[in-house]
Amino acid sequence: MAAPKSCALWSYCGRGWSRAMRGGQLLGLRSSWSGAPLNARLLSQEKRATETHFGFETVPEEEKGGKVYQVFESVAKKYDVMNDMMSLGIHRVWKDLLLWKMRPLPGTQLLDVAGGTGDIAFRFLNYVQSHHQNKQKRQLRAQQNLSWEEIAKKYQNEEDSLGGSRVVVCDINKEMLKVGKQKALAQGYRAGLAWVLGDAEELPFDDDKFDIYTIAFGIRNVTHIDQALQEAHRVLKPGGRFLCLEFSQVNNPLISRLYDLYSFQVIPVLGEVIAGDWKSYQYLVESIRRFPEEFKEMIEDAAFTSLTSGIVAIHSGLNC
Ligand SMILES: COc1cc(O)cc(C/C=C(\C)CC/C=C(\C)CC/C=C(\C)CC/C=C(\C)CC/C=C(\C)CC/C=C(\C)CC/C=C(\C)CC/C=C(\C)CC/C=C(\C)CCC=C(C)C)c1O
Ligand SMILES: C[S@@+](CC[C@H](N)C(=O)[O-])C[C@H]1O[C@@H](n2cnc3c(N)ncnc32)[C@H](O)[C@@H]1O
Repeated sequence: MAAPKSCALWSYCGRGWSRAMRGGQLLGLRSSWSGAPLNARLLSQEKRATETHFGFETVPEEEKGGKVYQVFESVAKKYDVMNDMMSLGIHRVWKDLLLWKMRPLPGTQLLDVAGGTGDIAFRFLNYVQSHHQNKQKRQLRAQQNLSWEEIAKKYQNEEDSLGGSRVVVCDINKEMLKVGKQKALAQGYRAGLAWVLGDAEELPFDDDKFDIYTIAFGIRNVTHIDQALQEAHRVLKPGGRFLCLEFSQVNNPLISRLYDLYSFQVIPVLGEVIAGDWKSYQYLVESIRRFPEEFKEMIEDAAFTSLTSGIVAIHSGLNC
């Protein structure tokens, strides 16, 4: 894997780039924060350094990936219906907003990591197709002397209908990808779309391949977020963009109470009733609570846009 490229906007990875963050060295320095004897502090920190969280549970780092895999393997078939039920369709608006913020140009090569059942990819294809068609219509109006055959040919070429844009959906979970592919077939998405099984922490792509990297509601589930950010940086072309849609913190105390009530009292019940899976939906709400503070810190140098009263946020960065 290539060494991280240096860039001011990616400097938040100054801590993230360093694998030492998870090892003893850097934590050794941090041990000066507590009053315990140095050796004991180093030992307990070494131990903590190999542990992580899975929702509210503390688990060895090497176990988190497997547990996350089981969650999405279990919910895959009911994933889309659950999202509509739990959010009353609001997740669709959040995903549309990600596309608005992205505003892909003709020919954009998008990598959607943790892309699951394809919601971001399908929105991308709709967006580039409708923009390309509008452009073609304008061109056709300008070249009114084209024959009907020439006009029909322009509309028939499917690859061309995207203006050279392309999206790769990459996800670690076979079952999520399977549901995504079935949806793509049923909804008629074929051209400009590829499905790749892969880990955000070790992407199966060459350096400098993509114009845009997206990750929607995915980063929270990744064990080594710093490693995933490093990989995003590696596969993005210079000048490429990183966009992350994820749950955030709710600061308003009243909304926060309602939010907690809904999250902990309603979501797992919906999970049990609709998907027959209380635990996976308990993990969802717990992982939201465990996530935001750390991530905000990790991307403190990147641009930050908050949406919907802080329930979700779009984090963006530029690769240079
Ligand atoms: C296993 O892992 C996962 C599984 C998945 O299926 C999905 C994900 C990743 C997530 C997504 C792709 C996004 C879609 C999923 C969600 C939004 C679910 C997560 C839910 C929360 C974080 C809770 C808060 C959700 C929202 C604010 C979204 C909007 C939802 C509503 C407005 C529904 C409210 C429902 C009612 C008013 C009717 C029924 C409610 C009751 C009987 C309970 C009592 C009602 C309340 C306590 C009021 C609820 C108030 C709020 C939620 C606060 C709203 C405040 C504002 C909108 C400002 C994955 O990782
Ligand atoms: C909540 S879903 C989000 C799916 C989709 N992006 C959306 O917005 O609906 C989270 C996805 O992250 C995937 N995932 C979890 N860990 C991953 C990893 N290390 N690498 C790639 N994908 C991962 C899961 O398999 C799952 O499909």
